[in-house]
Amino acid sequence: MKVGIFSEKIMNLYREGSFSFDAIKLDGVEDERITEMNSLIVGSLKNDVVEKCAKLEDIFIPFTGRNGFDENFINERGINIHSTSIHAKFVAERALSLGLSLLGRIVEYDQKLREGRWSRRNFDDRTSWDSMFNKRVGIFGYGEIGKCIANLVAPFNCEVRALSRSTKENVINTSSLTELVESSDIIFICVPLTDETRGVIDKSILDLMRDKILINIARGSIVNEEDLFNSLKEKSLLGYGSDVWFNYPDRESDEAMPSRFPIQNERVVMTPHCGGFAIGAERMRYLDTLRQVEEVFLQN
Ligand SMILES: O=C(O)C(=O)CO
Repeated sequence: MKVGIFSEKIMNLYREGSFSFDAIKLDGVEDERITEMNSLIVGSLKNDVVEKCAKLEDIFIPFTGRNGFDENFINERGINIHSTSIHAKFVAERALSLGLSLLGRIVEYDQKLREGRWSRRNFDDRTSWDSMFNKRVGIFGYGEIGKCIANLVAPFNCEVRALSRSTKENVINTSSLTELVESSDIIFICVPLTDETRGVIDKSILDLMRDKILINIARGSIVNEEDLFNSLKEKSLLGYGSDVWFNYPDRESDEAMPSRFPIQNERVVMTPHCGGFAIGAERMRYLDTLRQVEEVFLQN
């Protein structure tokens, strides 16, 4: 089995380890040796590249999301896709911290203090913060991350609801997105981005979120950007916490987001898609991916 690795960091971990399979470092998808590979460790691939790789049997993604691939196209060719969720607890922690910071108005208070304004003097119902305790939590997509969020909010005595393809234990199961949203105070988006989920959080759903908080650690495009923009502008949605984006800057640049997303909105708390990058998490993901390659190699 020939394994192609694009990432220098993963290649270094491969060299440091004692794996049974042979791996080579590829210089990008243009590298002609890619056509000889049976396996690739890669985050995304266009169909024309997959087509070139006639010997490809397995793709290993060093994170969870599979939206960098056309899964139908890949499945039709009998190629297996593997991904890792070993970092789910970190992404869940990021989701919770976005929720806590919106409820607790951390960013707003911090900004006011930096402007020299001690706004605690004016505390009233409008300026005081809300607590996570006893909140009704809705988890849209109850995979590894969703489960971790449910565990993290347990000490807050939250009532947890989930919307998932199958019935889940220890949570209240809901049967539609409408039911989940209507019966929750804070909603966590944890579903993968697919044709089915793209834009599913649209005006009709956001309209049900009056005075509720929405957290997205899955993929930006699960939410309709324009509808979100309007919901925040009309102050319908109480807050949006996001680690994931509609557009991303060029890989190499630190430019601001190429998005009309309301960055200057006090009801928004955001981080630059780093949920899976807690200290040590990247190494964990890469090692788990190499372990998965080894497992497939030993099975063959
Ligand atoms: O694992 C993933 O797909 C992530 O986006 C982590 O944040």
